Amino acid sequence: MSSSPTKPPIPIAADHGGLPLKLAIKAALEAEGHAVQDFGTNSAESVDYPDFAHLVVDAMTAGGAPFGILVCGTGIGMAIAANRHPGIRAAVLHDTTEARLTRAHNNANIACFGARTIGVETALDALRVFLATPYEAGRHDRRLAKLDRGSAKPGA
Ligand SMILES: O=C(CO)[C@H](O)[C@H](O)[C@H](O)COP(=O)(O)O
Repeated sequence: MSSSPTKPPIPIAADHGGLPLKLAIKAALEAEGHAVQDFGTNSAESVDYPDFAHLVVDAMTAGGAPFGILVCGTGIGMAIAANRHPGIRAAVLHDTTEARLTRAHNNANIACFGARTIGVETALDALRVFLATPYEAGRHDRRLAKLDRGSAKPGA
């Protein structure tokens, strides 16, 4: 993994449940040449994951970072919160296959991890694939265009 110094830093955040994995991810990314912008939390004190999901989305919007990273106990709460924002496609990753397919097919732009559900090495492998895999476009464009039609029902 390497990135140009001109690229915007990758915003990352966690709640208290995700803190250990967030610190491991941040250290690995920096060691591999990425700039990382850490939006907390940085203590074991209990906090609320939506606050941190919104910080990362806001940083992506303001700073133009194409990707963000969120970590909580399961990754699920972070993904739910981030996906409330238009244009955000946050995916909980458990392995490299999910990482590759959610980039290629969903053009996912936030990788979410559960510190209580995945090991550090597995998370890092998935993250490397996530950051390196391009979106395939083509037929997937049509499907992504339908994501924000909140009132549409399948078959309607
Ligand atoms: O958002 C979550 C669930 O989808 C995360 O797992 C949180 O980290 C978790 O809910 C925090 O739980 P805690 O008992 O307050 O530590």
